[in-house]
Amino acid sequence: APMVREHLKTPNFDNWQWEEAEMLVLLQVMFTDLDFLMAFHIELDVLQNFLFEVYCHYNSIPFHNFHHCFCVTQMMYGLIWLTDLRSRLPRLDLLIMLTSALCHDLDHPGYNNVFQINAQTDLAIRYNDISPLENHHCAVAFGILAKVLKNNKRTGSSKDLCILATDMARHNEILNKFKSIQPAFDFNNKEHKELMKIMVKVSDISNEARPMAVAEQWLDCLLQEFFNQSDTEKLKGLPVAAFMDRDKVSKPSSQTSFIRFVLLPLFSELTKLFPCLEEHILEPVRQALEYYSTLERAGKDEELTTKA
Ligand SMILES: Nc1nc2c(ncn2[C@@H]2O[C@@H]3COP(=O)(O)O[C@H]3[C@H]2O)c(=O)[nH]1
Ligand SMILES: [Zn+2]
Repeated sequence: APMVREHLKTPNFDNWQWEEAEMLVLLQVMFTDLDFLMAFHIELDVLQNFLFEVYCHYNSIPFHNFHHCFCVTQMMYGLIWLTDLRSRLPRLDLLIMLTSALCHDLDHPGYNNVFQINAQTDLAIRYNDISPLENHHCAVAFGILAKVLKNNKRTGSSKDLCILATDMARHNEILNKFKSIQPAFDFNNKEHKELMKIMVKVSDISNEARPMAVAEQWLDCLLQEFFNQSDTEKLKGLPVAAFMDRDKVSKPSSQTSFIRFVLLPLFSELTKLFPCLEEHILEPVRQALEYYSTLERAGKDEELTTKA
């Protein structure tokens, strides 16, 4: 058990070895190890009710399910230890970051924002096409918090969860803002501190920083959800994004561009602030790029020989 506790603090943790009930216990360990119960006078059964409600509000879909919620929270937890955030930020900020990771995809339906908007779903209508999913995850999160905490606890500064920032449509906006302040980053500056939500974003897309076998299984889940969406779009006559189209993507092609254009720029920026992340998240992602580039080239060679 002490080994698991240490392992839980690193990106090497293998989520596929655990049952859902065990993951709930591990999440409880994360909240208690960071002293949140003591610091904020949270009763253990309140935490347990909260975690169970969160678990119940994730859907059984290929990717955006409770296992993804667990992984993102575990990566956020690992980053807190690796970067020694406890000595840099007040406890409340850490609580908000870990809770945001936990809640960031609540009740995800398995179809992305573009689908919501094009299909004019209830969510798109409710949120006027503005980050419909993230607004929904956030609303469900506050619903659960209100239910679990009843009236005996403040929910904190309520609109402060770092969930809206996980909409990838805002990726460049947030990365650029972080880039512009990163050289003079000051943990005591409120505006700078707010950009720490970038760590929730990093955790959200960090599968490729995990061991290859763990990450590859996640990619299968993601493509299954993508293909499911694009199949539905084809049936409904809606626009289909190339990166979701089973006739156009392969595992290598999907990962090489995602790693080059999304992961490396984001992870290297955060690594400038926390150099120790080089070995823990940047290097594994570089290796994954190498692996998938080799596969991609091999795939192309094969195409050429079969055409010849
Ligand atoms: N191609 C690719 N996309 C990913 C990977 N991990 C996360 N993403 C994308 O990043 C997005 C993050 O927000 P979403 O959860 O909406 O959907 C996710 C996927 O579209 C990955 O390993 N490969
Ligand atoms: Zn997510």
